[in-house]
Amino acid sequence: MAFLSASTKALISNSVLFHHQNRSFLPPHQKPTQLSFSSSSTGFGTISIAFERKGRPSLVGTAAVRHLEGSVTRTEGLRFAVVVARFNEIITRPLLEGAVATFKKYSVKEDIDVVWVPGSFEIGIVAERLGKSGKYNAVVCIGAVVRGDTTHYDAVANSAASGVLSAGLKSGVPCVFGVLTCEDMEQAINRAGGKSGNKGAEAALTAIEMASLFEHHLK
Ligand SMILES: Nc1c(NC[C@H](O)[C@H](O)[C@H](O)CO)[nH]c(=O)[nH]c1=O
Ligand SMILES: CC(=O)[C@@H](O)COP(=O)(O)O
Repeated sequence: MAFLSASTKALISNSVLFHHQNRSFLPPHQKPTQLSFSSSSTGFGTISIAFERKGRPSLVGTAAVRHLEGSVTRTEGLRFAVVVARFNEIITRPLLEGAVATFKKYSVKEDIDVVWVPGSFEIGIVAERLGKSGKYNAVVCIGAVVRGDTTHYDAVANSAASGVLSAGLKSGVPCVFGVLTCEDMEQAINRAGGKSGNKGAEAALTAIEMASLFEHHLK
């Protein structure tokens, strides 16, 4: 089906030229030089108006918009690693279990490598090494930083976050931040399978989506 009839196209062309001559909706310094009409099999289409701007032709019109996003249902062949801190293992182990359960729930078939480090401060450098290995589509980083009596909490929490961010940027592989930073142990317990969910499971789902986005759309 034709997007527009010949008479309608003529009407639009005359209208655009009329408005330009009367300085209405077209800026004075832009002279429309060409109208083009395109249509798709579904009957939709676009009207594009080419302007002459200071002697340089420019095409202004309706541009298509393409949305890209990863899919959590396209996990075939995707490979994941998990870096987990041993510090506060009473929290990090259920976080890890939540992540692994999520990978299985979403049909990740490839073996998952779990790398243990002493504390959250050590996560970043290991995540970067795993990312640069070329073996994984995404790396999940799991830790639990719980405030104590000193300002050490701030140093560890900030270092963990910047370390994971840096690992992703330097390796080009998505490194997902699954490190709890909590004021007290109750907050941590609630986020490791308690009433606030399991942040390890959430991190794994983020890793699946990011791995799919990179693998299926950004190569
Ligand atoms: N207090 C916590 C730590 N501290 C240890 C550091 O992460 C690091 O291992 C040490 O400073 C040696 O470099 N780690 C956590 O993961 N959580 C904490 O609450
Ligand atoms: C996050 C920490 O490093 C913290 O658990 C250490 O406790 P403290 O500040 O009492 O030494």
